Amino acid sequence: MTTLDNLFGTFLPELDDLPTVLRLGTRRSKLARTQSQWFADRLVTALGLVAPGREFRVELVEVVTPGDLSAAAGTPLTSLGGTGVFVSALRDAVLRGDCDFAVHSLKDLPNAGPEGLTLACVPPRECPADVLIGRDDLGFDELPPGSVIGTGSPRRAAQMRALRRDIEVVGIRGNVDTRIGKVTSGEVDAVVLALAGLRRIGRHAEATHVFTSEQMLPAPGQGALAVECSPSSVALLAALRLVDDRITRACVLAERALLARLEAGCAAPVGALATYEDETLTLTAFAGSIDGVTSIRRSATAPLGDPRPDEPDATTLGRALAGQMLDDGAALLIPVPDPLPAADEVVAREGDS
Ligand SMILES: NCc1[nH]cc(CCC(=O)O)c1CC(=O)O
Repeated sequence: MTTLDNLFGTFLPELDDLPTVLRLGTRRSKLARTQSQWFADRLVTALGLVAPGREFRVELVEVVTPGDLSAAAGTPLTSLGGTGVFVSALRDAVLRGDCDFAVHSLKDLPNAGPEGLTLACVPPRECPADVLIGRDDLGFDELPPGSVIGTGSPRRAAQMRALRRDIEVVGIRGNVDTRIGKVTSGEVDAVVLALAGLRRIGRHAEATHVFTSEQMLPAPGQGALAVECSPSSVALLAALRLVDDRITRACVLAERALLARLEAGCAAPVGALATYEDETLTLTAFAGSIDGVTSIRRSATAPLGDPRPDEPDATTLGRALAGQMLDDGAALLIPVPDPLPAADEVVAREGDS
């Protein structure tokens, strides 16, 4: 893990050209604002260590996306093309120069980035686990047979059904608060969410079960953030690089490389998690049918002594594991039609695949 203390005394001449006020584009949601502010604070701290004489500030610039507007109007997200709408509005704001950089939830980023933007920084990852929030403090194993669990994610549905065939999964959408509200209101018995998101908005204490990585593999990149800016902003790139965590970067590169290759070969929901220990990168992945009947889970490792930002070995590991899974039958995992009957409205993946 990168500790900011290591930066003390680092001399970066590129920073001479960095403007004192940096504009960070963010969506308006509580989660987006909190994670943008978290990153802004970390960046200012890092800059304070390497350029103590100057007082940098990060200003949050709110970007209203078509996705936010339609969510308020109740339009289903599916009709807008999924989470991509949130991401592209932010990206456009950076490309137009309305802001200097943007912070995204890495798991919501489509695999291919647009021309004119670069993945400048992957800060240290939050816990990537998924959690359950159950009614009456009930954990996943304590929910009675027939319990109804809400999630918009085929990945979460497939893995929960693989664990328990006696529960029902229904599609829900909305922001984190809305989804938790469906448990409080009794519409569903439980919902599943990313622990990282709950932590960021300070509601993690409401979790009644934390899924282990044996029970449920997260979405590739879950818990990590991605910071994008123009590759021509040399001073900004140097600044953002201060907060980059090379181990998180290597892990998410492996997970995303796997996803890219699997998505091309099979339409099944995918979970993946890479961890780094003893100079070894370990990648574990799941692909399964949404009814939980068929699934495939594989693991592979690669030595990775000194993961550098664009470490090709991580990508190679992800591609190789995906190839092995396709050879072992993942290509045959085709989702059943109309997998998640909606509790209240049209099912949307909301990006938490
Ligand atoms: N798709 C929505 C989304 N995008 C990022 C997070 C928070 C977790 C993260 O940063 O990975 C969430 C909420 C969720 O999945 O519960």
